Amino acid sequence: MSALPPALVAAIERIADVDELLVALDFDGTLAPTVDDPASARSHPDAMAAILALEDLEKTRIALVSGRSIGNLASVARLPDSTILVGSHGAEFRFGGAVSGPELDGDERKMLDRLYAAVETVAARYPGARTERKPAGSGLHTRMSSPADADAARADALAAVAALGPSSGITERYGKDILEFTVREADKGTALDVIRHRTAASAVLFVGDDVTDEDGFAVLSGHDVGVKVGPGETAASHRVADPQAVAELLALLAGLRERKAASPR
Ligand SMILES: O=P(O)(O)OC[C@H]1O[C@H](O[C@H]2O[C@H](CO)[C@@H](O)[C@H](O)[C@H]2O)[C@H](O)[C@@H](O)[C@@H]1O
Repeated sequence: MSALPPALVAAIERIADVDELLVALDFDGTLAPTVDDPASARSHPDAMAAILALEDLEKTRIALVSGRSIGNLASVARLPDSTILVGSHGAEFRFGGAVSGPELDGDERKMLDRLYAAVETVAARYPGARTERKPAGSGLHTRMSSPADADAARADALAAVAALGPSSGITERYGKDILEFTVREADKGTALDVIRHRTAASAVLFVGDDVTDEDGFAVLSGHDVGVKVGPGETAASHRVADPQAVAELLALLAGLRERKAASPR
């Protein structure tokens, strides 16, 4: 029996029938179960199989929309060049294998170097804290820190970044056990608009688990379907429990879309 809510199954049946479909998926916590080491995250095998089946279909495009850099995302997601990748929350894109963004100017590059140094200096002070360099920013991971150390590391990092000056242009965003800083602001909502336009999608299915995915849910409308993974407030119309349920949802969609391709009206 399906673990998917009946209203979601009905929404998937409807969206499977649109002409040009864009399936936009967050990676960590959505396709890939959360793990302590970001480099070892992998898509649920059933989700991977469904994505590859969808990739084979005409009028169906798959996009991963992630906070990871494109290079990092490509190495963990291991999908074909035909898969659209959005990295750094929308500061980078990969279409047809060609990567664009973030194309920083000289001042931004200098500030990025200062940002890397500031966040890495802070991380070195706290057990379990680690950093992730991105093309336009730096992430402070605290999953492996005690709650007290995580709180202190975040406060310390916010102060260190504030000390880079009010005109640094740096903004921050929170995710699951990560505080990120960037010299080039981007968000998944703007990114979804870009790929919707680029693929001439009739409708978008967007699935995500984190607060950063709410920007994506906020731009959905019309025949689009938004699915939140796990607990927490959301603007999405549907919810599933975990990446296992996401895999089931994608398998359902792939089967319906294959049937539509085999017997077009
Ligand atoms: O937008 P996403 O694809 O969900 O990326 C968000 C962040 O994901 C990664 O960190 C998160 O997942 C790790 C692996 O499960 C976990 O260890 C970490 O605690 C999470 O924050 C990635 O490393 C970040 O760069 C992304 O921004």
